[in-house]
Amino acid sequence: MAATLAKVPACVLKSGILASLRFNSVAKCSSQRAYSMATLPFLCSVFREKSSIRQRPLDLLVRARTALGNWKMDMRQQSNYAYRGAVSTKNALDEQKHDSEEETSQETLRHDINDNDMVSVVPRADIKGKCVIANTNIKAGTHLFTLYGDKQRQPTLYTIQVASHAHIHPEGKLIFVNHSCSPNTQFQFSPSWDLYAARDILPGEELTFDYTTTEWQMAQPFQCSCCSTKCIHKVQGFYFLNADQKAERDGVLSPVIKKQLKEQTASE
Ligand SMILES: C[S@@+](CC[C@H](N)C(=O)[O-])C[C@H]1O[C@@H](n2cnc3c(N)ncnc32)[C@H](O)[C@@H]1O
Repeated sequence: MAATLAKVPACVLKSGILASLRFNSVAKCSSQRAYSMATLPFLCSVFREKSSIRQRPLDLLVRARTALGNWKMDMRQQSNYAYRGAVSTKNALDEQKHDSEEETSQETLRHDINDNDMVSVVPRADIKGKCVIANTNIKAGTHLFTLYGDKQRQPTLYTIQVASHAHIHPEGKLIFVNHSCSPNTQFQFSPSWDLYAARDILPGEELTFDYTTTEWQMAQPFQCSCCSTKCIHKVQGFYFLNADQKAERDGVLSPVIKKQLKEQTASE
C-alpha cells in the first residue's frame, strides 16, 4: 500500500486524502476510519480533478496527516500500545530516581526550547480549540518540549500533575498538545519532564500524548475524539482506567501516577 501511494502524484494524493477525510468526518468509529484509510488510493484517483488542499481549511490538512500517520503505524502492526519503549532508556533512570515522590524543580525545568520551529499551534475545529502540528518530519526519540511553568495546588484542564498536590501550568506550545489514546509522543521524567516523539511523525501530523499517563484524576474530564482502536472514550485520569488499560500503560507512567497506584494497591 505504501509503495502504491508513493507512486501517486502529490496533488492527487492530497485530494484523495481530503476525500478520505470527508468519509472520516462522518465515520463514528475506528473500523470505519480504517476502511476509509484502506480505500485511500481509490479515492485519490476519484478525486483527481479536485481543487488544491491549500484552499481547504488547515484543520483538514492536520487531520489528513494525523490519519495517515495512524494508518502507517497500524500497518507496522504496532498494536501493543505502540509508543511504549520508543525512548525506554530514560525510564530505567526514572525507576531509580523517582521511587519516592519528588516534586519537580521549577528552576531545573526552565528552558527556552519550547518554542522550537519543529511545531506550530493551529486551530482544530472539531474540538473547538487548538492543537500542535509538526512542521517537518520528526524522528522517533526527538526531544520536543520541556515542562515548565507556574506550579499550583489545584489541577485545571491545562495543568500537568507533577506531585500529589502539585500541578504545572505549562508555558509555551506544550499547553496545546492534545490527548490521544494512541499518542505519538510521550513524557520522560528524568532529570526534567520532557516530551519526546514516540514514533516518526509526519509534517502536518498532530502531536498528542496520553493524559492518563500523567493525571490521576482530571479536573475536567472530556469525551475523547482520537478514534484510536484503543480509545478509552472518556478521559478522566489514570484512576478511572480498567485493569487492562492500566496494564497497557505500565512503563510509561509518571512517577506520581506510579506512587499513587502503589498506594491504592496497598490500601486495597
Ligand atoms: C491541555 S488542553 C489542550 C489544548 C486545547 N485543545 C485548547 O485549545 O486549549 C486540554 C483540553 O483539550 C481538549 N482535548 C484534548 N485532547 C482531546 C481529545 N483527544 N478529544 C477531545 N478533546 C480533547 C479537551 O477539552 C481538554 O480539556
